[in-house]
Amino acid sequence: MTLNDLFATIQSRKGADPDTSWTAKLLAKGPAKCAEKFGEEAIEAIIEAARGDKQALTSEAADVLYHLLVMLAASDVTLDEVLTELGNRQGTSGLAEKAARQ
Ligand SMILES: N=c1c2ncn([C@@H]3O[C@H](COP(=O)(O)OP(=O)(O)OP(=O)(O)O)[C@@H](O)[C@H]3O)c2ncn1[C@@H]1O[C@H](COP(=O)(O)O)[C@@H](O)[C@H]1O
Repeated sequence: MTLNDLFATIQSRKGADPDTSWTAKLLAKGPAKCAEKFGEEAIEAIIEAARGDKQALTSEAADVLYHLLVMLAASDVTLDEVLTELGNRQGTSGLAEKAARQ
């Protein structure tokens, strides 16, 4: 399973029957609800990281990635666009980027 495969599945759930798909149900609630859900999952991952529970963090991280992709799909941003943005930063030190923004 790649993130691209998962994103394609999520995109395919747009407009699908909310009674048969959790993703379709979430997408039907709109971008703000998807963002809220992503935030909840991120906080759960933060808690597990802080507790040092690797197994729980692994599970929560999977939830975070899934809900990030749902939030992107709900907001009409593609995974490719995010990967392109990351690619543009390749070879650039985070410190240099921070200095350029100041
Ligand atoms: N990776 C996931 C995935 N991760 C988490 N979830 C769902 O996200 C939900 C979030 O968990 P919560 O405990 O917060 O859910 P909840 O408490 O019931 O929800 P709320 O009452 O808080 O709104 C759960 O119901 C999980 O089943 C996922 N649902 C789907 N996928 C992937 O998406 C694909 C398509 O799924 P469907 O659209 O459901 O067919 C699946 O094959 C999977 O690959």
